[in-house]
Amino acid sequence: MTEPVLEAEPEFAEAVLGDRLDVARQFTSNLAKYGEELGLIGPLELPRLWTRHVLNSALVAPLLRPGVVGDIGSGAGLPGIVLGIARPDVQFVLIEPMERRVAWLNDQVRALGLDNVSVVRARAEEVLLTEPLDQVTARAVSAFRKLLPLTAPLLRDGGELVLMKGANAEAEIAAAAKEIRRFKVSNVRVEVLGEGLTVDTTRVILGTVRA
Ligand SMILES: C[S@@+](CC[C@H](N)C(=O)[O-])C[C@H]1O[C@@H](n2cnc3c(N)ncnc32)[C@H](O)[C@@H]1O
Repeated sequence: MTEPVLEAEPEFAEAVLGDRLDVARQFTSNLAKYGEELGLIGPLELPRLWTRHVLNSALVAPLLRPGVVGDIGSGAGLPGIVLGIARPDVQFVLIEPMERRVAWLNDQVRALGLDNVSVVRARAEEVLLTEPLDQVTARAVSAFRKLLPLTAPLLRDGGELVLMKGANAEAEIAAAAKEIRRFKVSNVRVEVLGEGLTVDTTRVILGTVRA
């Protein structure tokens, strides 16, 4: 097994994870140990799990507010498990359809003692939640235009999209004009996170959804 580097960007890691840093390192080690065999992560990702995946996911932690946050298509736990670690004051519902990934996520919730995280096996368009979400996150799931019908209906009136994107975020917004109107999303904007860090830069699409 290639050991992940867990020491990069110590100041940012400390600032965003604080006393939860060791839990995040434990999650990264678990992912390095089992992620490839479980088909969660490619072999090339192993050495850069910490910066490219775990700290990259942690970039959005400061954008979350106390309340209920849904993470759509959590896969290996990115960003859902990482955010659950970084923000114990927020409740998280991880929504993932694939059985093997759901089993992994539930194992990690138990192993890391994440009382604030629950996992639901479902496709986002079919999930039944007990309450509407305050915010919704997603990373590497689909283009904004396709992601809107999966995420916006799960939010309460005034709830917020926090969608992690790459360099094409602005173009994805332009391509989603029809869906933005249909789902009554206002104040759509991009926030660039991670500049100046070795953590991959992320563009986050933010927007408020009206019922
Ligand atoms: C490319 S992976 C990304 C996983 C993780 N978010 C990450 O950043 O590594 C996409 C994930 O979205 C899930 N997914 C695909 N369609 C979905 C849907 N309709 N609702 C919820 N999850 C979905 C897949 O099962 C998969 O785990």
